[in-house]
Amino acid sequence: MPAAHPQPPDSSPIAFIGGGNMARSLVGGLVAGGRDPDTIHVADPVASAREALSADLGVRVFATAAEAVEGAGTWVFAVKPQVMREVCLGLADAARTARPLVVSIAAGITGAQLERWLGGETAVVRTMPNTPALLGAGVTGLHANPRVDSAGRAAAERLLASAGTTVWIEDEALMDAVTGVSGSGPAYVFLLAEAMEDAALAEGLPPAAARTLALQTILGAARMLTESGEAPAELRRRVTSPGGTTQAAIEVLETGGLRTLVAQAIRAATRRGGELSQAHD
Ligand SMILES: NC(=O)C1=CN([C@@H]2O[C@H](COP(=O)(O)OP(=O)(O)OC[C@H]3O[C@@H](n4cnc5c(N)ncnc54)[C@H](O)[C@@H]3O)[C@@H](O)[C@H]2O)C=CC1
Ligand SMILES: O=C(O)[C@@H]1CCC=N1
Repeated sequence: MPAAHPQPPDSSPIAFIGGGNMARSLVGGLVAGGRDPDTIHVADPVASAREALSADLGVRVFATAAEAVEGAGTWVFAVKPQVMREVCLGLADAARTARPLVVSIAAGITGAQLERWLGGETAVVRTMPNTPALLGAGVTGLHANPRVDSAGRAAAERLLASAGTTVWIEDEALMDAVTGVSGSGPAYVFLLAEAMEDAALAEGLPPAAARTLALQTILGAARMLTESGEAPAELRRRVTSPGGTTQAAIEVLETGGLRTLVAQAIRAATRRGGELSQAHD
């Protein structure tokens, strides 16, 4: 069993490597939660991204990752899987000296890959957040490698909790499935919204009404799912009067194979996670 590294105190700066969409959501959550923006460093090579982060959130921005990680005890890797290897290799010397807590949000990339690229013996928490993090309504799966001590797990959990709910996943092999369910999941709901709106238009509803009816239905149903304490199947049963309109619709969805299609979609996303890991090793 590898030795756990003592993890940095919470007051130590956090460095984000990559200042794109997801990093902005996480940084926004930290600042909204009261973290001093001066203790948040963000590296991004794109000047406009740096300017927006600095102007909107007041964090310290840097053109290079090497500058951003200086003095930071937690390094959050928020770049695309395609560039992760190169970015990590560039920070390996600094990582060997600083022994940071590494948090990754990249799809597919494994803890072992990150540890190897960063020079070995690295405490890594691999996570998978999702875009509702922007509203503090996200959900994140987290997996810690054995080098992460309890303080490191707590620090990673606090970091992601600012974006919403957190769920620890003990078997890293399941992190690609987390990606398939919740990482990519918001897009499935957005597609459902598009389809419902299109169908409403096809039935002759005016555009503004079609959008409001589709979107507020999804919002109301999501609130019932999360606030009622009832199982999804029970909530569905209560809408479905025998021989009524809902039954007619559900029969079409079931006969058309909606459940199989959703399972196949999540399987495809899960498989793609593994492919990303292999393609960018
Ligand atoms: N978009 C999503 O719904 C989710 C994305 N993710 C993961 O988050 C990661 C980032 O995704 P997004 O924020 O959507 O992408 P994005 O493209 O918005 O952000 C990536 C940022 O990294 C910057 N970057 C590129 N090379 C860099 C370097 N050498 N050093 C520092 N920064 C560099 C880019 O300029 C860009 O601003 C990906 O690995 C993705 O798998 C995870 C969960 C959900
Ligand atoms: O599509 C992707 O690869 C990323 C990871 C999860 C959501 N977006």
